[in-house]
Amino acid sequence: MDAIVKSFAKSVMTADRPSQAEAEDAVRTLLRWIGENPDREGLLDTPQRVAKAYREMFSGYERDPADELGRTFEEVAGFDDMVIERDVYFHSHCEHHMVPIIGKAHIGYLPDGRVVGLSKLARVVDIFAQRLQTQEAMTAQIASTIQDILNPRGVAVIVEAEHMCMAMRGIRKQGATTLTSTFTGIFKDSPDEQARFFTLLRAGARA
Ligand SMILES: Nc1nc2c(ncn2[C@@H]2O[C@H](COP(=O)(O)OP(=O)(O)OP(=O)(O)O)[C@@H](O)[C@H]2O)c(=O)[nH]1
Ligand SMILES: [Zn+2]
Repeated sequence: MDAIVKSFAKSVMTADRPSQAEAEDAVRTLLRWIGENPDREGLLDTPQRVAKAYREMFSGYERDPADELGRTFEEVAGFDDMVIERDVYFHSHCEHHMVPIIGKAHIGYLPDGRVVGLSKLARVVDIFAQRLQTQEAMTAQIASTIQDILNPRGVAVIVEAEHMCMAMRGIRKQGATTLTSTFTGIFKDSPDEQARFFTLLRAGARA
């Protein structure tokens, strides 16, 4: 595993991580700051719920994507062609505003002697999605993790997402989607393989 992947691995939960009580206090502060009364009945349990929701939505910091790709299978029945996992839906949060990014990833790889359980590719997407992200970084992290851990002949990742920070606030453009792509190995070097990836993606596309 090279340095770039190590830096994406399980992030360090240091001893100075705030306690849940401190996190709940911070939520109370935000409630007061937006003009709410955190002591009114409907909001009494909200700080605790928000802390719990954050723990779940940002659980990607506590998980190492390398663990998910550790278990591989020898090629099945001589299959060594392209594998594509399409429409892997995810929810993430942008690192600029901490509001949702909603989208889907398409992942392709060309095995080199080993294949990975299909669910593991989706797990890698989720681990990175459950951190604060930019779409570009997330796309690159998914591709380089699969490339470095599984060591296939190449990886292709396309991410298509809507950023709520562009829809709910600011420029307020509903429905604008952002597309990002990254290619490694043979997908980067061979326009034919890259084209075949796009053709297969389209061929399987649902109406
Ligand atoms: N490149 C990139 N930009 C993003 C992503 N998510 C959000 N942004 C953008 O990050 C930028 C932050 O710009 P700033 O000017 O610092 O913040 P802001 O005043 O809130 O910007 P506005 O959204 O334009 O109101 C905005 O243009 C967002 O659209 C992402 O995944 N990738
Ligand atoms: Zn944003």
